[in-house]
Amino acid sequence: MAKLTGLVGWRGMVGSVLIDRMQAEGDLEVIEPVFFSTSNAGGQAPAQAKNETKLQDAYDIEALKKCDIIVTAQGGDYTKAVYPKLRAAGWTGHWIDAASSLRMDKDSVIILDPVNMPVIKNALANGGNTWVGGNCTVSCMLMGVGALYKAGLVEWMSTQTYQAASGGGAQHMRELLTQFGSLNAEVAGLLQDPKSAILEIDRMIVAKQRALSAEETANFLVPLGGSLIPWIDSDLGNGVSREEWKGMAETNKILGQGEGFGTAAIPVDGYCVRIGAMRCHSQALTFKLKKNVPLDEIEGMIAADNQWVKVVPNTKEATIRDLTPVATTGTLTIPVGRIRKLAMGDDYLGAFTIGDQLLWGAAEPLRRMLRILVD
Ligand SMILES: NC(=O)C1=CN([C@@H]2O[C@H](COP(=O)(O)OP(=O)(O)OC[C@H]3O[C@@H](n4cnc5c(N)ncnc54)[C@H](OP(=O)(O)O)[C@@H]3O)[C@@H](O)[C@H]2O)C=CC1
Ligand SMILES: N[C@@H](CC(=O)OP(=O)(O)O)C(=O)O
Repeated sequence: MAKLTGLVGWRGMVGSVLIDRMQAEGDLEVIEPVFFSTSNAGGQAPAQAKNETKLQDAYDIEALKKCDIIVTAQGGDYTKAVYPKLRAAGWTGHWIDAASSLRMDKDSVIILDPVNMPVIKNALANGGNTWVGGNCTVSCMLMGVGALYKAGLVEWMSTQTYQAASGGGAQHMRELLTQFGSLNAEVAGLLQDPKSAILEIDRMIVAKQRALSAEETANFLVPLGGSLIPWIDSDLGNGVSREEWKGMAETNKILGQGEGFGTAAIPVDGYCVRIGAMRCHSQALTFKLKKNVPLDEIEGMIAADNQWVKVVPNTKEATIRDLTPVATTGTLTIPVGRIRKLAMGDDYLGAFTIGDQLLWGAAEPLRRMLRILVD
């Protein structure tokens, strides 16, 4: 019998991408979906609903308890409010979650099956039932260069990220575009005149950026259009942002190593930076390899790792065509390019990778975990 699967957060940005992917892959055909809402219980369920035509209350523990599986992209506050109550009420079903709140719990597994299927299978065999999608930057990075970790080649890795507005949520994307619009409007007349002075345009732009209203910077707190913000997520108080901390903590947990696994963690560190892209996170990676491996072997390993990774030749033409957020958005392709040995030595490797943070970074690992459970 098809598993009764509760869907929470399906109308949000991540949830909408998730439902689109589930439809595209026929996932809704192999489950019995029940749609929940935190704000509109009793309202009309979406067209994808089968037998249930009304939305269920996402805070109703009894209703949730009936589900074999719950998939949530509702957010961390919802998880914190509901998950403990549901488990305390004796529910032993499978909880699949996009939010970060449960990620580092000892009983949860960070799911990214093309990278860590053995970890998932091992947890399943041991009764695991809490499955959490990884941080978008970490998931996209491992989809691209997981091969190097699987081969045990990485001594350490440093990341410099270029993260899209969508990581903050839908309002952040709107705010970025509003800022771009305000900036363009400020100098539209001068832009139309090819003889206008660029330094005058530049002066007017920076004056406008500094004068953006509180409304126009309500989400990012400062201008992002035409600028960048080298801090993402909260301040851990030790000079590290929470987004940067996730890099090492989650990479190791996904791979089933480090704290909790009785093995040494691989050091991963760097800077996470918000830039004015829409929904693709990019990152420049520096690896210290454990040994000198020829570049063609490295490229071959990366290319062979999974069906979504695509090695982009390290030429200007291929890079500017295929290794950009614009080229990658809306696809499951994870381009990895700029692969080269660095000046520091033969065992220092550089690479640049990009991923759609709403697909591999959020929705896709969730629906794939659902299929692992129901197929
Ligand atoms: N954004 C991202 O990049 C990532 C987000 N995540 C996780 O996913 C969670 C959800 O993120 P995201 O999808 O961006 O959040 P959204 O704000 O888009 O959606 C969250 C919920 O808000 C409610 N909502 C209220 N007003 C609206 C509206 N106008 N349109 C749509 N939904 C509305 C919906 O709940 P209801 O239908 O019950 O009212 C919806 O499920 C995050 O909190 C995070 O934990 C994980 C990885 C990446
Ligand atoms: N923090 C990420 C998005 C996100 O939701 O991450 P996490 O799932 O780790 O909270 C970003 O802002 O780009």
